[in-house]
Amino acid sequence: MERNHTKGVDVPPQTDDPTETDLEQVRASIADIDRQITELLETRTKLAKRAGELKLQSDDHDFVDEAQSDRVVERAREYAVDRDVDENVVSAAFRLFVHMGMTAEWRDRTARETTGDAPDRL
Ligand SMILES: C=C(O[C@@H]1C=C(C(=O)O)C=C[C@H]1O)C(=O)O
Repeated sequence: MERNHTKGVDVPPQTDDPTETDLEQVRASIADIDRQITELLETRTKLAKRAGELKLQSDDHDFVDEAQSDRVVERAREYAVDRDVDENVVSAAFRLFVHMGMTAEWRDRTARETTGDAPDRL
């Protein structure tokens, strides 16, 4: 399979007449990308929890930072503008990712307040 050096992933060769095998190959590549995205989201979630912990230590007790949330979404939109992907879809997805980060921070904090346990570290 051809290596796409720009994105660091295997991209199956394009064909005008895809056979079932080609389709399975393409779907396997999509599945691999989906797994990688999920793993990155796991790492992102751990970092959001860590950010929540650091904000608490610095006496910023609000786990929601609207200005930072907006910066993250706008930054993602700019990444998308430079790539062959729909910037509106990317920014909508990042709104969800930021929401996931805030929810993780909130859950982590609530769990700590309830049990007194230290949160998971990255
Ligand atoms: C992670 C943070 O906390 C929240 C989650 C964010 C995110 O997941 O990117 C961004 C801003 C905050 O609402 C942060 O303040 O950096």
